[in-house]
Amino acid sequence: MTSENSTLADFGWNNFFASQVELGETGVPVRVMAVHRDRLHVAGPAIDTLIQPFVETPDDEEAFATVGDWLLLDAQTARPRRLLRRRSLFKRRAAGTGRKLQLIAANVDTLFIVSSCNQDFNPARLERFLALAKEAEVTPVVVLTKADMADNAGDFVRDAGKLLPGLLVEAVDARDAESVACLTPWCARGQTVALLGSSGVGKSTLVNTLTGERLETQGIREDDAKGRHTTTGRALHRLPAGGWLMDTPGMRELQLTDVGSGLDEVFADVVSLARNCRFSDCQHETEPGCAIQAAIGSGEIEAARIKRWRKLAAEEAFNSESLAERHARARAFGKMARSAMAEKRARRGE
Ligand SMILES: Nc1nc2c(ncn2[C@@H]2O[C@H](COP(=O)(O)OP(=O)(O)OP(=O)(O)O)[C@@H](O)[C@H]2O)c(=O)[nH]1
Ligand SMILES: [Zn+2]
Repeated sequence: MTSENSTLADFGWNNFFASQVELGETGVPVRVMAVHRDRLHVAGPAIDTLIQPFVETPDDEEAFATVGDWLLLDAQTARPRRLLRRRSLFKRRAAGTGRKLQLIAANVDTLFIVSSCNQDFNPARLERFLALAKEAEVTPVVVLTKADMADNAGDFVRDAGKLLPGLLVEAVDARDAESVACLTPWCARGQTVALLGSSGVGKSTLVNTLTGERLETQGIREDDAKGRHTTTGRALHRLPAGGWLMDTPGMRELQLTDVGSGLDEVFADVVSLARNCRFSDCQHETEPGCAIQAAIGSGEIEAARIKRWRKLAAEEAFNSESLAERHARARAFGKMARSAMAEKRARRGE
């Protein structure tokens, strides 16, 4: 989109970014539309081009420009000068691979967490996605599809709403533009949205209805180092309501890793209860003075919610552990098992 009439605000620019530009600082703000292997696709009101990748400080894993980022370009050379501070960031560490950080998407405003008004609806899964949104500092909105096929869509909306105080929930028929119109406030001018949800819930259907087109056809061609052509799509898609839809493979594959503080936010009620347990290492099972067991007993909190919290917290701890840490733990376990075997043999007089 390089129409002369577009403004920075059309690309998502606002006071948060404007306030980072020093008085008298020259530089052309551009937004990163896509990251290719050795090029960044950037765009702004009067520019739409490929530039060299940008790294501010190579040893800072978060200093690489990613999709959605704002860069200031040198007006003469069009080289990136500075990466502006992000409003939100989705990132992940590929589990067990030396903990290398991958930046997935920056400056997303709203995350549509998609589930359906049917057996796909699963509080534990929604809580997992909510933790991801909180960790990235993005506002979550739960979108429940297939409302047209359920006669109790209201029950699903109510149950989803209970997962987090103030959580916004919308039930839609993802195929119907009129029904999906309730999502327009988050798709308006300057807004950037992303979608997450399990397979078959209607993400593609929703994307097609929101954009009014089929996205697969928007690929662009890029020369790679060997002179061959690879087809790579842009990750930010313009929405008719004026906003942007962030659609990258990385976004679609996001898993629960490094969301420790996000989980604490989603389960703030549980975390604050646990502070009142008598023992700081309370496992909330049979210990005396366990505030969580007391709250379950008094009906203040659902036992099922505690069960989901423990499971997610354990999973997060496992996923966030590096390969080296995992090996160290396995070695320690092996050592313990071997010495136990040796002891056993000694007792038997072998
Ligand atoms: N009746 C009805 N059908 C829907 C709705 N949303 C999606 N569907 C149908 O559900 C099926 C799956 O939808 P998709 O959009 O492919 O789901 P997805 O989440 O993109 O799935 P993956 O590509 O596997 O991640 C399709 O046949 C859709 O037409 C809805 O709100 N109402
Ligand atoms: Zn306890």
